[in-house]
Amino acid sequence: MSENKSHDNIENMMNNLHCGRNPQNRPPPPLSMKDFLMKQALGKGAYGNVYRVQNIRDGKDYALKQISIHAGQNGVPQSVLREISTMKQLSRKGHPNILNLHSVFHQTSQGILTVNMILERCDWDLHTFLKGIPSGLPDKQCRHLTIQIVRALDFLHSHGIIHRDLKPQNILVNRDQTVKLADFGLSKEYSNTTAFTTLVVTLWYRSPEVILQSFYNSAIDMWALGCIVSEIYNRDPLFPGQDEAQQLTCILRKLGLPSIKDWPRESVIVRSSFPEFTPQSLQTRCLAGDALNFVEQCLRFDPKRRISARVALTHPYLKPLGVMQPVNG
Ligand SMILES: Nc1ncnc2c1ncn2[C@@H]1O[C@H](COP(=O)(O)OP(=O)(O)OP(=O)(O)O)[C@@H](O)[C@H]1O
Ligand SMILES: [Mg+2]
Repeated sequence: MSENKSHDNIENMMNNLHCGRNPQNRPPPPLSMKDFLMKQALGKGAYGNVYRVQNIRDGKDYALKQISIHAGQNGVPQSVLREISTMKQLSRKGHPNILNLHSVFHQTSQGILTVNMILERCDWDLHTFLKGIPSGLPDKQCRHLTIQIVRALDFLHSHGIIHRDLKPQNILVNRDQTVKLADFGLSKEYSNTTAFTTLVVTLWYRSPEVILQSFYNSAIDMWALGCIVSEIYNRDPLFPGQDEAQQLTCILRKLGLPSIKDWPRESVIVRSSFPEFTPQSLQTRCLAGDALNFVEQCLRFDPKRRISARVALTHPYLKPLGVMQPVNG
């Protein structure tokens, strides 16, 4: 499939998509930037600038993700099309832990096509949230964050979607402690037998099978989850590699060199190029007990032996919690 589509195609696909239900059963008038008051910037990513906006029609706050595509780029990047179509699909089904896309519209000016995604607004991303708290989070709160991420992943995986870019910056958190999974720019539909070899997932959260360019499936999101849960407890990234080669060494130094049978057969790097690293315990002052066991099950080198989101929901670490108090900030 070609990596880009023409501006004309994308115009048909997304212009004034309304994902929410319309009570009168007739389409609301088209939205444009005139309907929004721009407030402060919320974040910046590889593709999009995200702003807090107020919709003049309903008076409510939203997040606006703006993606600008220059005429010279020869069409709309695949990641943008993917993000819109995945979010459209997910918003129709609706899940409490997946960011809702309210509408999409675009404008063209001086050869630049700007795609505007109107999203549910959240208070922080997990990276900013963790940086902003003075000391470690209580175990109950860590579990409450984790269970919501797992529910979102289970929902995605059961609909045949892999997120592929799970990282703290793409997990949004609200004051009432609800979690919303965001940024579906790299998400991809899959069938169990499909193999993808493109490089995906931000380096620190990238699974060994992706680094080794082997076949991969939804288990790559569970690897990223293991790294993230460890980071929630320790407030430091678990595998902070500087480049791809170092990333794998960083993983092997901590987890040890896996057995021959766990090393992917299709790997571009042979197992014998690494020394016999001895595994180190992942236990720390903050990460122990059920939480440690949970992280270990997410970080199994062989994706077939890694815990799935469905099974993770039954792990003792994620047994239901009582009512949570809102966080200050
Ligand atoms: N709905 C939202 N509410 C609050 N903040 C948000 C929202 N959406 C995004 N952000 C902030 O903006 C940042 C960038 O958003 P997003 O990840 O969607 O952009 P991106 O360009 O796809 O990023 P990436 O660099 O991961 O590809 C997020 O990390 C977060 O801090
Ligand atoms: Mg992002």
